[in-house]
Amino acid sequence: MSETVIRTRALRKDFDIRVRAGRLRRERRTVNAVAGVDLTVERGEMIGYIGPNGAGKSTTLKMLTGVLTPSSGDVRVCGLVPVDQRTRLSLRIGVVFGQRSQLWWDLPLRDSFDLLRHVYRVPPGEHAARLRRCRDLLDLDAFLDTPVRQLSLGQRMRGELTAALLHGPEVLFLDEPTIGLDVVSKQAVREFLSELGRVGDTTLVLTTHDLADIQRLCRRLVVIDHGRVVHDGTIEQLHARYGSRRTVVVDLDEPLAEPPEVPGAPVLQTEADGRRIVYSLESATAGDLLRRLAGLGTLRDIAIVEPDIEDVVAALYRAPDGAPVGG
Ligand SMILES: Nc1ncnc2c1ncn2[C@@H]1O[C@H](COP(=O)(O)OP(=O)(O)OP(=O)(O)O)[C@@H](O)[C@H]1O
Repeated sequence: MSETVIRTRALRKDFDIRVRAGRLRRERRTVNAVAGVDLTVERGEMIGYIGPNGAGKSTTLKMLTGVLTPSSGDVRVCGLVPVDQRTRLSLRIGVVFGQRSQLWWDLPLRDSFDLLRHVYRVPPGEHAARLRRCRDLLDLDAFLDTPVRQLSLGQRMRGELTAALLHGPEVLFLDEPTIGLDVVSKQAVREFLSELGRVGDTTLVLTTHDLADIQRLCRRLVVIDHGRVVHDGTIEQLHARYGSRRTVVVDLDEPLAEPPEVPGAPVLQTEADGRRIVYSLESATAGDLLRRLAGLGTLRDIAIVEPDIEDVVAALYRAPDGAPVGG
């Protein structure tokens, strides 16, 4: 049976700021950073929370974790009101915010983990088992005895993830966990999180600008723009909603006078001096296209290309508030 672990209703955060209005004058202005977000997340879900710069992602996460008080609306995480019950909540959630560290800068990583065991009062057996798992999956052993300030960004991030998980949180909030990481660390972090997803008892809220993270890890994608949710559903639903099409790239040995017409699959472009034709699969299937092209003596190769999530999301960010884009 599903169980709701995060629930927000009409959640808002407004910031009053002062902006220059002329050489000496300053004006007060209100920024609606989060402008009425309704979000329900069930236990074990892994959601990607994405949006362009300044969309309100970090502000939402800060309200969910009790760092910021909402201007209005309701928020509950694990049944608790984050700001009012922040200490109790901290035992049940794990947080990795790129800019902020929970490790002790001058201590070896191993000592930070040990201190966290005391902070969270984790029984030694449980702590050891979780640490063992993180050491194996995140390859920590080579730098466990290195002071945190000497770690590379990728090593530190693997340490931060471990630190966030040692008390066995029910919900993990990750703000840009792979930003700036080298390929190996990025892969280690993604594999680790996807393993966490397979086990299925940790709920994950992930904000990132790297859509490959989302594609690897999250079935559900919540897109926020100007403080409002503009999409909440699977990646496939996003493609369907915005009319993303698969394309078929056809390579020929010799160019044809005219690209063959295929009903339901318009030609998007021809390339390589007419030796490559790119079709868009609208109402036609890949099978229809193959049958139509099979008799061509000059056919060399065919590749089906899935729609690119980057393209849809870029179009979504460019669209005026919540307006449909494309197809
Ligand atoms: N403490 C603050 N005081 C005033 N304005 C703020 C404050 N924090 C955030 N904002 C504003 O609120 C809006 C949302 O910011 P937020 O950091 O939540 O966006 P974001 O989606 O996390 O962006 P990014 O992808 O750049 O991290 C922005 O316009 C930002 O300038």
